[in-house]
Amino acid sequence: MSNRYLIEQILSTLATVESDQIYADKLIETTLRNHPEWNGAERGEYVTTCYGMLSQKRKLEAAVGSNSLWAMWAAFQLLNGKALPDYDEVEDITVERIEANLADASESAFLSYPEWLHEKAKAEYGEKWPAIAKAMNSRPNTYLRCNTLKGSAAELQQKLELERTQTTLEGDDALLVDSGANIFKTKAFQDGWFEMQDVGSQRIAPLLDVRPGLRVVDACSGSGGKSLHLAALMNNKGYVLAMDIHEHKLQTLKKRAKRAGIHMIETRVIKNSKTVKRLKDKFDRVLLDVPCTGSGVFKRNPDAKWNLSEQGLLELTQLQSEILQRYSQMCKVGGKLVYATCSILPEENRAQVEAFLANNANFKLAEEMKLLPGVNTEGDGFYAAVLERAE
Ligand SMILES: C[S@@+](CC[C@H](N)C(=O)[O-])C[C@H]1O[C@@H](n2cnc3c(N)ncnc32)[C@H](O)[C@@H]1O
Repeated sequence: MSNRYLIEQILSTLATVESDQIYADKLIETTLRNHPEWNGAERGEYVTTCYGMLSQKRKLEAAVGSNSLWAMWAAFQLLNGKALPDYDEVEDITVERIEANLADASESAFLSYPEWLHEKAKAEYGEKWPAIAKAMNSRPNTYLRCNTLKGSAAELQQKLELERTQTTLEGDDALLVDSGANIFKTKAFQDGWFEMQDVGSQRIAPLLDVRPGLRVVDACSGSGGKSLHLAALMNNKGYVLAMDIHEHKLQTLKKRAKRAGIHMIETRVIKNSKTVKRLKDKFDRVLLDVPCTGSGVFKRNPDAKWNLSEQGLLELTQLQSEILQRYSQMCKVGGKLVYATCSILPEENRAQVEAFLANNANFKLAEEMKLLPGVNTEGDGFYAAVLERAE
């Protein structure tokens, strides 16, 4: 296969993501599946260049002064210290030209974020913002969460090593994948020993301070990343109700729970406001892992930062405050509620919690966790607030 064909596939993927508003990760996955003949290096180059160019889109446009994908690809190569092939499409792209253009670029273009998002984040994080912005433009690590119902992270590490997957222990239950083939094809995965989960995401469930026997609701459970973790922390004893508005996500959750050997999670689709109202005062712990902009996980979904708008942010914050107000009713007196997002924007985090506390004197803020890429985590950005319900 010629190198030119690989480049054309990269550019075609980027053009389709832009024109058809398709999620990049899905299209990248499909393209890889359609090219089983690509070797490891080719697959790596395809994935790294697609994600890298998506993430650096605004910077690359500034570097070449246009949105020509060939020119942007050439700039991406040069900025990464690679030589350009002798193709007509890239003949006028030089390091000197790129450097001159970037010297005149605005800070938001240089960091490669939409202007409004850059201004918002800069106002919140000041001098720390460039480090956060750069960290969120890098490729994410792969982390696993050991299913402690099966055994310890050290045991899992040994099992994976036998399957030629090298990992590093990161805290109690997390493993960083250093190298190896497709982890989902390992026997350890099929036997339910782990789930793929960012190291920051793994810090949310422990904030609920659960123990065996409690009644817990994960009210925006999606396909259950955190429900499964809660069940493991409860040693599979007690009750976890996983709810979402999307049935297909709950179906995936059921399959994951089965693989993990978990039998205390019940799933329930939220059909209307009554589904939640009926559960008033019923739970010792409530997790609200609300829908959000995903501004903490741009490493994984770099296309999301270009699709996000101020209007979209406003709509999400309205939904978040409604969920927090209505779903908090499920928390018993003396119980705990965790409000969490994978966002770094204060409107979705601290501001939501402050507004809620101002209207709900029976809840108190017990703890806050803020994970900022490039500042205090190698993983994604997360926010969580632990609220306690008093009389
Ligand atoms: C951040 S995701 C949850 C991720 C999940 N907790 C995990 O760890 O894998 C937010 C979820 O909220 C769901 N959602 C959106 N609107 C909702 C609503 N009004 N009530 C409950 N869930 C909702 C979405 O379908 C999505 O699965």
